Amino acid sequence: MENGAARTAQAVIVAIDGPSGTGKSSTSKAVAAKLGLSYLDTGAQYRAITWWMVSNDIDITDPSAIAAVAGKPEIVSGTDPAEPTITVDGTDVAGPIRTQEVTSKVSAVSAVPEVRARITELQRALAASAPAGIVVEGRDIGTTVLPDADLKIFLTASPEARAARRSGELKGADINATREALVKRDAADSSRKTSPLAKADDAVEVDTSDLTLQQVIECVVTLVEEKRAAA
Ligand SMILES: Nc1ncnc2c1ncn2[C@@H]1O[C@H](COP(=O)(O)OP(=O)(O)O)[C@@H](O)[C@H]1O
Ligand SMILES: Nc1ccn([C@H]2C[C@H](O)[C@@H](COP(=O)(O)OP(=O)(O)O)O2)c(=O)n1
Repeated sequence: MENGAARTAQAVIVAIDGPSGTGKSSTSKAVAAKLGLSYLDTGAQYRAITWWMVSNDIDITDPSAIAAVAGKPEIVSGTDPAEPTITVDGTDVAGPIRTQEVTSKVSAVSAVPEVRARITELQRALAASAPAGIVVEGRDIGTTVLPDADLKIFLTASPEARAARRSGELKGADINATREALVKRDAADSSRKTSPLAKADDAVEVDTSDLTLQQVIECVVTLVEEKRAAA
């Protein structure tokens, strides 16, 4: 990968992929904060473009309608792990992108190749300009967005563990319904044609089902430090 002018010699690129509820966001944010790296939640970008499509009454069952307007919204991500931000055309959408409506529609919108091309370009630009390096989390970071990342992690966990974590966040949510929705979204994200959710051949797989968040963070920090020491 080409380093941007602002990069230091030790800039490190970490890709963290995996299905929903495996701990990508919590782990990535903590690892980035601990190591002084930038942080990018790529799921938030796909949620943001989905929010814009819904807000503008675009028919999300029609991929050509989505493709026709995919270049319109301006999506800006703030990459400080202590305070990640996301705006669409200058509006803070951190709250609205987490609604059930956006969650249920994001897989359809993010399967459209024109959407992926647009968002991938933003992701690569942010990674290239991060001064000390960046932790980027998503579904296709190690396989497609940053195939030359210094370290690739693929987080997994049982559907039961993931549903329990998610329904803990969504107060009062039924655990079986949460599990079903997760499994359905994973299937859609894994089976789409353009850069599906997948483990890169050279990614380190970490099953987080029986690990605490702290243990996962420590594991990833150690892997980054080992990479840096070997460089
Ligand atoms: N190893 C873990 N053990 C228990 N809870 C966890 C673990 N990792 C993450 N969590 C919790 O699970 C929820 C989902 O984690 P998150 O990082 O948002 O996952 P993802 O980004 O993969 O969807 C959060 O409430 C988080 O605190
Ligand atoms: N690199 C990425 C990241 C997310 N997506 C899509 C597919 C995911 O279901 C949605 C939402 O991702 P997000 O990471 O916010 O999902 P959860 O935190 O797991 O609920 O975005 C993607 O297609 N590619």
